[in-house]
Amino acid sequence: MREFLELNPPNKFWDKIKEYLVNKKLKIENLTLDDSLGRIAAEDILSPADLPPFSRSTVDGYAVRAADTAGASAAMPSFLELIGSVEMGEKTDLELSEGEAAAVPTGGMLPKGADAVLMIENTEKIDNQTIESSKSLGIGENVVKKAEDIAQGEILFKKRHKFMARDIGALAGLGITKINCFKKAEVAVISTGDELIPPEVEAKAGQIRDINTYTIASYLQKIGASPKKVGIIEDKFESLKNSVKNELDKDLVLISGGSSVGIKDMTIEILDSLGEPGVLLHGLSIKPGKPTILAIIDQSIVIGLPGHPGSAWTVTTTLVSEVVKMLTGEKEINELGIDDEKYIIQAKLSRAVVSAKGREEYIPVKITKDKNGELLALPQLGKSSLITNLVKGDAVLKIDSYQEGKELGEIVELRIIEK
Ligand SMILES: Nc1nc2c(c(=O)[nH]1)N[C@H]1C(S)=C(S)[C@@H](COP(=O)(O)OP(=O)(O)OC[C@H]3O[C@@H](n4cnc5c(N)ncnc54)[C@H](O)[C@@H]3O)O[C@H]1N2
Ligand code: MOO
Repeated sequence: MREFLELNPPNKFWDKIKEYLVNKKLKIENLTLDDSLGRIAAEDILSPADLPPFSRSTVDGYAVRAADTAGASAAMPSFLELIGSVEMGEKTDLELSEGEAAAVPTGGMLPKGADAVLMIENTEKIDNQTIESSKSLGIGENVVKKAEDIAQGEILFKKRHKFMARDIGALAGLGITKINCFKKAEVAVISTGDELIPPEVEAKAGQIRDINTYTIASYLQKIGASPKKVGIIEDKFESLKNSVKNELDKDLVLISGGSSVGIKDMTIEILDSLGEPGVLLHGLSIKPGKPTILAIIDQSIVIGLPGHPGSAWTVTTTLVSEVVKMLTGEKEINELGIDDEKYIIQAKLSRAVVSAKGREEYIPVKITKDKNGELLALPQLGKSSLITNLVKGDAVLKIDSYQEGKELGEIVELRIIEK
């Protein structure tokens, strides 16, 4: 009988995969604004212009020289001479001298000499040439200065930035309509197991519908990869071997199931038979996710995920996600395996949790509020074969391998399950 798998610390996984990823060249494509949401900048993006390109009013009112309103109040207003109006969307040639004002709409260009804008509510129009101000303004009040948003040549986005909805607006505002982004990583998802059937098929006794293809491919899509659902491959050496071989042109191949030590678990043999160096690691000290496999076949990465849906999910969201982020350009190689999660929630544990020392454990938790409005974390304890534990969870509690658990009422740090 083959020896039972080793429990390697996740660092070993990172050390092994980095050796290969160091030579990986990422492809770049030029995208339109409409296609850039969620994509990763392949270079620094500098502002091609000043934004705004001219100083503008942020209110409807009168452009003034702040000094001319000094000391003004409702009881002691200051008088200003109206010399004209600024038209929206047009250049103004007006120029203010001491004691002068010009009507300006919200967003209108400030005339030369003006350094503040009086809101219409703080003024009284005496006649067509005169207004009074009941407010004393500071320099810059109600004004957005030329280049205050961003100046020409300043870095707007750094290489590896992931474009959010607000970023697309910033690009549009600067007239940047084509962007060099990294190509999406192509990832093949293979499910193995003779018990598996596609979701649309009526299950006979002993059969189970394929969950992992769907959770994994959907998650990959969410984190910016381009997944290919290969489907269910029968537990036969040649079938599985051919399926993996067909996908070796992808950046990454994921195989769910067949990673443990059962009689049919021949994934290891298949991966070793496909090319060099073959399997680099089998077994990780994480829970769930123990029987994970890492293989490199010529230039391709293959990761074998444990079949239990909770286990496949945990390995996908903790390790595979990082590899995908590297292949999609979001992360640099030296950032792999380093915990840099920014969005951490703190909540009080609703019950004690016991964890085996020596294995890093990931537990889904539901987040609610207690009667005082404080966040409460309800661990969804149970077997990694249950998909609804994940469905009920909002976040994940990670228990480090040196810890034996967490106490009831302890304030714990949680990561959002899906962002
Ligand atoms: N003697 C031992 N048995 C097992 C061990 C062990 O250490 N010694 N480890 C257990 C752990 S932990 C895990 S995790 C599983 C991993 O097994 P495999 O990766 O070989 O996966 P399978 O045996 O193919 O499947 C396990 C389980 O998951 C179901 N499954 C598989 N694929 C899917 C899918 N796409 N959708 C839904 N469900 C799926 C499958 O029906 C099995 O029930 O091994 C333990 N055994
Ligand atoms: O490691 Mo298994 O992946 O505990 O369920």
